[in-house]
Amino acid sequence: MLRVGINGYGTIGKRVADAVRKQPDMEVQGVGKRSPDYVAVNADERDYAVYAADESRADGFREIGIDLAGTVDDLVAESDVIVDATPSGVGAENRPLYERHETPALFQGGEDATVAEVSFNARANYEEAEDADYVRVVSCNTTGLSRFLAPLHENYGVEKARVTLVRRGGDPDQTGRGPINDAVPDPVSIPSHHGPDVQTVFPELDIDTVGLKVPTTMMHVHSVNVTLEERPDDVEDVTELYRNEDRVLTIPDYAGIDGAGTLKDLAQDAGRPRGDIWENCLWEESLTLQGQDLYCMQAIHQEADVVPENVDALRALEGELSSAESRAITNETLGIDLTHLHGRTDLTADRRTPDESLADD
Ligand SMILES: NC(=O)C1=CN([C@@H]2O[C@H](COP(=O)(O)OP(=O)(O)OC[C@H]3O[C@@H](n4cnc5c(N)ncnc54)[C@H](O)[C@@H]3O)[C@@H](O)[C@H]2O)C=CC1
Ligand SMILES: O=C(OP(=O)(O)O)[C@H](O)COP(=O)(O)O
Repeated sequence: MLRVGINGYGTIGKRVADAVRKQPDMEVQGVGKRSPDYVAVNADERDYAVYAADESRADGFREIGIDLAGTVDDLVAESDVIVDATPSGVGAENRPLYERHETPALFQGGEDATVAEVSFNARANYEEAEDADYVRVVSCNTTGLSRFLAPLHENYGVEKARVTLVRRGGDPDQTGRGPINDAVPDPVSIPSHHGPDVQTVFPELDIDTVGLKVPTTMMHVHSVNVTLEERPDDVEDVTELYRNEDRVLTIPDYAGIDGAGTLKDLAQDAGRPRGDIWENCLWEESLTLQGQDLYCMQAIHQEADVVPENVDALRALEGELSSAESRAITNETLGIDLTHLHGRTDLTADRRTPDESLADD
């Protein structure tokens, strides 16, 4: 059993802890927590061993009845590998601690790429992490773009990708973030950091990205335009390509899923923990071919999509299973399978024009 320590038990860390706990080949050694707050109580209630960020904070945990397992220093010493899910920039500060204990570590996408030897996406470059000690799981948007671009790149070649990212203002627990009544260029500079970040996974890929922030906490939405090197025969071929991707939920036209709200409702109805959507959500109706150009829209649940990627990155570091093997285990244990949406209809019927349907009747 791989003993996994999770340092930083916030939006990403708590989800990664729950996902690791579901794996047959891993266990959670414990979670590193800085503040003795409701999230710490939640970790304790879930029977995770809690380690305080440092000794000076220990009394605060004891005062709320949390029997600490030690400090983060102890957690790093007692774990085979650390998932660092601390806020952006703190991971880089923590790296010397992991090095001191010779404990390999995963970092998150808020860190600069230089924090690790490899920037990781399970679908695109799993094998590159096999000889690494330090791996960065790329950010939610970069994960979503990597999953989207990998099959296109392999099947048709990507001449140029252009993406507008409509970014959620903050996560649901980030009460102080906005905007609350605005649409804000974010970042103001063009290209946004996402394009260069995608290139840490696909070094040769030509991609430009721009971002703006809007008042929602639910999901990011990408408006994508890709100029392909080779034109697909039909847009149906592209739709089929994505229907066969394990972490892309293609949304059939009949389903009435018209935005992030209905996607969240779908996830909650499916009994997903915290209403999490681990897949890219790609609207089939938006897939459009014009000459060599493919257009589409996809939604990315920022709190969730990197979670299975962290699990796979842990296995990639171990170097014992292939990407396909690891993803299959992760998908099954987490329940990444909303394909029932497609079992309900003749998929080809979806895309017929009303005239064609009438002719059949
Ligand atoms: N929230 C999101 O939408 C996504 C975040 N990420 C990345 O994941 C990383 C973590 O982000 P979140 O989970 O959103 O942050 P968060 O703020 O929700 O959680 C961070 C946790 O680390 C703890 N912490 C703060 N300082 C610490 C320190 N010095 N030592 C140990 N723990 C400390 C905080 O108390 C909190 O529990 C960042 O790199 C972020 O860019 C990646 C994908 C999506
Ligand atoms: O990884 C994320 O976004 P990103 O892909 O835009 O960097 C997360 O949604 C965190 O975004 P934030 O930096 O606005 O908190």
